[in-house]
Amino acid sequence: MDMLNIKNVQFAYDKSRQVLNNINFSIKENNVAGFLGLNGAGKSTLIQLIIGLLKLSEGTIEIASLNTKSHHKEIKKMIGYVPQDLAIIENLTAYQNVKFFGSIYGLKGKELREHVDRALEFVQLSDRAKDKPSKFSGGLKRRLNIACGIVHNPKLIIMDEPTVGVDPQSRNYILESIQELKQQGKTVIYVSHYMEEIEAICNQVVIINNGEVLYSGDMEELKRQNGNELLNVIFHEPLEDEEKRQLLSEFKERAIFRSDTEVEIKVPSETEDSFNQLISLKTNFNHRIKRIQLSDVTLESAFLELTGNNLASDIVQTG
Ligand SMILES: Nc1ncnc2c1ncn2[C@@H]1O[C@H](COP(=O)(O)OP(=O)(O)OP(=O)(O)O)[C@@H](O)[C@H]1O
Repeated sequence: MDMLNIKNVQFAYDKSRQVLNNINFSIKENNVAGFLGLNGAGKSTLIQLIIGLLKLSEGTIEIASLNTKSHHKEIKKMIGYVPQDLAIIENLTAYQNVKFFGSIYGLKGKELREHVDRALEFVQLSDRAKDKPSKFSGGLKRRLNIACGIVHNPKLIIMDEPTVGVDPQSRNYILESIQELKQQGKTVIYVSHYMEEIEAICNQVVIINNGEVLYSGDMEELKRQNGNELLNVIFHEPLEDEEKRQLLSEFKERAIFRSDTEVEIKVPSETEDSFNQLISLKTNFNHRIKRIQLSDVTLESAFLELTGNNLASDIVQTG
């Protein structure tokens, strides 16, 4: 069953500019789907339409086959949203924070207490239940934020950049908890700028660029269709200019010199054979080569190929 189904969605904040154009894709139940896109691509707008914070004017959004317009109340209980900006109240204890969010979803009495205990246990904060978040590190606050978002045991959980500014231990913990949510049968939408995180935990990817979906589907398929393998060639000594020219004329723009002694060569998957590239290099530069490494196709190279943009530089530019 599709947990999320989006058909012909268009959206504009004002008449001057369309922010989302004809969005169509679906996410199957019990998948972990990564949303990728540069700043301003339209990810947050799409998420706000899914969770009902923005009003949908054109197209349809269905959650577990229920239309978001006609089944607003049922759908609200099905979705857990973990926002990028922390949605916790500093002068309440961790327990009171999670309880507050549980009560918003209509939980009461014993059921509410059980849900709060379970959510705090899930993020491994049971022993800090009585502490106020003002005493917490950035990573612990993020974990509390997750407990608040999942306290009502939703089927679809949307997490917006949950690992920004957290220590490596909490980051690993958050990534592992997403795998655990999958094991519990949940569907997770994970928005992140960190490609390696998406690559590690997601099986589906949705790439949004300038308000359009460039790709939606299986991650491995995306890498097969658009990824590049990389040959990293390290030379004993710096190459002469003539040798560099020879390499560049052979591999054209697919060769990038990382230094005088190192060149990176893109080998498009499926279209060319990396083995032939190796033979050619060995023939022409054999005595000069110290080492050749072949790295796997990465999500990053597939994203770059598809969008022409590097997501890593997007993070640097925006701090
Ligand atoms: N409330 C708003 N009013 C008008 N325009 C907006 C509003 N919110 C976002 N936009 C514009 O809509 C476009 C999409 O923004 P959105 O925040 O959805 O992108 P994003 O992919 O989530 O980016 P980021 O990764 O920076 O969060 C941008 O051009 C942005 O300036």
